[in-house]
Amino acid sequence: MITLNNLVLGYQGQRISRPLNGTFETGSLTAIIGANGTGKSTLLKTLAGLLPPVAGNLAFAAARPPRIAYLPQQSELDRQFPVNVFDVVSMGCWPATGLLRRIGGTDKALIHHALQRVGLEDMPTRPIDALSGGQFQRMLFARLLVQQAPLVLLDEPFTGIDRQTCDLLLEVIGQLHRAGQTIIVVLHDHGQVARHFPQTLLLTPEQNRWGPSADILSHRTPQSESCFCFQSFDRVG
Ligand SMILES: Nc1ncnc2c1ncn2[C@@H]1O[C@H](COP(=O)(O)OP(=O)(O)OP(=O)(O)O)[C@@H](O)[C@H]1O
Repeated sequence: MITLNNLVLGYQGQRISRPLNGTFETGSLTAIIGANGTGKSTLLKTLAGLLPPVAGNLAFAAARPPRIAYLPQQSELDRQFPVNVFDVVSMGCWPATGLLRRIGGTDKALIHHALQRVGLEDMPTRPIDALSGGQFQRMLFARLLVQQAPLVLLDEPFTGIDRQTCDLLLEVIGQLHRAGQTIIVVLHDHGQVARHFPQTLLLTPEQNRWGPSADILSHRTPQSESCFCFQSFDRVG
């Protein structure tokens, strides 16, 4: 789906990472882990096309970049916007319907099904500033279900979320994965990564490691670079 070619992350030309090389395969489910400040969110923003690379490039398997669903960290989302749950979830239809087109019956059924899937079927008209943190995140996941984007990027989606909601949203991620979507998630909980994410990319100031989660989490060296899409890196600068 996406290949990173000596991709260096940063802001205004200032590097914050070592060069990254490797491939997120189509249909893969990858966790990005690493200590605070190692560039996990910056990588996601770069993959989403919100930040240009400082050096190197991203190459997409298709001629054009795929439709992308990007969920930033909760703190970056504006909860004061005067819309309700249905409005937000229906935004997931925009790529298909266009911004100014009416939502049709099929779309309404899709939205209703997504709300049911995340347990919000009783509150489509609730204003978003009246949602708890967990309900807000469920709503955003309902929008992901409606959106059906081939590439899904989630930045710490479970921070501050209760266990029950977290388990439900992990199931939704599994559902998106089984539907063939490529999913990349920034996480801090290594137990969650081990249980639910087949692939892991670990960012550290010294080394980037990429491969099956069991190997990366146990600090074993991948035995074959080609099957893990992993390469070693030289220090920048
Ligand atoms: N807008 C910005 N301008 C300049 N530097 C930034 C900006 N945003 C982040 N940085 C810096 O880039 C580096 C990586 O930040 P990033 O948010 O990607 O880290 P992270 O791994 O996601 O951290 P955390 O786990 O704390 O969320 C940090 O040193 C940070 O201070």
